[in-house]
Amino acid sequence: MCVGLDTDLDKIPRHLLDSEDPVFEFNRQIIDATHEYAVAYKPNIAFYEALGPRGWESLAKTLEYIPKNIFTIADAKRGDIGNTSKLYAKAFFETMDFDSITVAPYMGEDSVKPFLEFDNKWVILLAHTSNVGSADFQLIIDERDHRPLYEHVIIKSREWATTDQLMFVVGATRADKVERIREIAPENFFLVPGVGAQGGSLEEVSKYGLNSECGLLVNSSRGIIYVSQHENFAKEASKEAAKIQQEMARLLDQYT
Ligand SMILES: O=c1ccn([C@@H]2O[C@H](COP(=O)(O)O)[C@@H](O)[C@H]2O)c(=O)[nH]1
Repeated sequence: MCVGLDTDLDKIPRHLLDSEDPVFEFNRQIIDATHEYAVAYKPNIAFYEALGPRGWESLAKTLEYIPKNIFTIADAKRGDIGNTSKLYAKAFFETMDFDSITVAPYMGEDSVKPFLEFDNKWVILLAHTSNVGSADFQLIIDERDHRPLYEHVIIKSREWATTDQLMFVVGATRADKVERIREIAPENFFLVPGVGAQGGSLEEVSKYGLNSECGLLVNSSRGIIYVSQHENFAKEASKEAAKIQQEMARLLDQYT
């Protein structure tokens, strides 16, 4: 299970606003309360960069605070011409020491490859996303082979990377497509957002997304971190994280 740190000053409990760095204080308490259930944390970079230099500072402190054995994802959805991607990669893999970054594949090979040039770092490529608008481009069918665009993204990008440096984003709201996606990417992990607040089904994605080779990194952000607005918010978040983690353990037993 991955806990999404989409930390929004308008949504965190009011009493934290008195602290010196409310965003970090919120994250600190959430990490303390959930780390025993989490294999990954995913700060969504938008929530930090929107706050300017203070937000970047909160992000850096959060990254430093996450226990070193837990995988970190910069949900930044970057990707640009090669020399620019190279600097995005440097920003998230060197200046900040994230283990992975989400990347948008729209600009193709030279925009993705710079992220793959770092040892022991992962690219998590947007394949079939959880949002409604994903249908606008990702489902366009290529008349030559009748494949939707997102299948091309997966098939082509697998030629650029080994399976231990490439994951795909597959929304939990896309459960009907997971069986097919697993067929074309049998050895890649999937980052699965969209459970909880977006209504995706953990049971359905697990049925087809898990196999004996690899699995799913299921993310929940709002469903865990904003479960309570009270002083004991972290305890409530911990209970929610435990619930999801236990459900995942059950599904892992059932489907592998
Ligand atoms: O397809 C995608 C890709 C990324 N996301 C991000 O994941 C979290 C989901 O948050 P919830 O509160 O659990 O809905 C958020 O940071 C999104 O930007 C996604 O939802 N879908």
